[in-house]
Amino acid sequence: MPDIPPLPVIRVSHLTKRFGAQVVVDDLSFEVAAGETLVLLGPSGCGKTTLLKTLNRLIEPDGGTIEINGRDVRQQAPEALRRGIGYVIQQVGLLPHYTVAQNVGVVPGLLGRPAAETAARTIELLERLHLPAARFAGMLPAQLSGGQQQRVGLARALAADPPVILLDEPFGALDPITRAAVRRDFRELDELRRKTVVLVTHDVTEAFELADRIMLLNNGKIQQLGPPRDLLLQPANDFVRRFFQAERLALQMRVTTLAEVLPFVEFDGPPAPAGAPTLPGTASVQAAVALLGDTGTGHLCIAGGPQPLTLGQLLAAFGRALG
Ligand SMILES: Nc1ncnc2c1ncn2[C@@H]1O[C@H](COP(=O)(O)OP(=O)(O)OP(=O)(O)O)[C@@H](O)[C@H]1O
Repeated sequence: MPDIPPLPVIRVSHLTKRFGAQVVVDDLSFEVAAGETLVLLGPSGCGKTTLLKTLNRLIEPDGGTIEINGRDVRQQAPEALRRGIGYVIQQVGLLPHYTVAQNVGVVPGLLGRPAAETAARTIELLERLHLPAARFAGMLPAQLSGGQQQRVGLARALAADPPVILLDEPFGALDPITRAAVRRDFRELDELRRKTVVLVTHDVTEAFELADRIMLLNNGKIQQLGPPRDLLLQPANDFVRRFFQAERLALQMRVTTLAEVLPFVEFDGPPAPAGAPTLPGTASVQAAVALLGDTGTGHLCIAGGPQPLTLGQLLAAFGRALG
């Protein structure tokens, strides 16, 4: 039976926003499918945040329509609309005099959810975001590190289990190591896979790591909209090509699978020790390089491959696969 494409949860049509004479969002039309993560990417000032804020009516557009779950957002009161959409921003915006648990419980409280249900959900979310409730639930935001505050911000956005989540540079204020850790926790949250997510970033690696599709914007216009691999390998124009140029090799490693490099591996040298970890052919070259660096095993197997290979053999094969 053919796959039935999921219905769009967000449908944007001819959206336009001007600030004075400047057209910041320029006649954009696109859809986001249920369960999809769409990343809005582009240079500073290209209109990413403005576009995101029109989706929950923090900014009112000058033209066009936005439907969420089939309803025009203008038919809903902004406050009611926002209670049904999770929203995470770089500055986190936790209420300073509320504890962590009270901050996470704000939206479920406004929605009239039973207190016991909210308390249980809060504990569950905090635990899953590596903030043990016994230690963190009673703390105030000022007592937390930036990474911990950002995790509370994510828990707060997820607390009422909204089907749509908007995130504006959610990891932007963090140092690179904390940023990678919070991003990993974010990626591994099961329930986010079921949600429709729109995320703003100007970090290319982040976009490739998280996106099902990337919308690359410039001057309020879509330059290309598609899976990360397509933007890298089939750029629609020179802007798209140039945008990824500086990080091309690292991005190629992310979009190239082990199955694609396997035919180019030259298995030679001494026999490999037993017990090397195995990765599926669908894993990326980048994942394999990270694993070889992490474990220090020196070798790994590609499922279906004849024998384990080294980092050197993998990189040489990757080079040959790129031609
Ligand atoms: N309230 C406002 N009044 C006037 N101009 C604005 C306003 N908000 C945004 N702009 C302008 O609109 C343009 C797009 O801003 P926006 O914040 O959407 O960009 P962005 O792509 O998110 O940028 P960044 O990555 O730097 O956050 C910028 O030129 C900005 O100066």
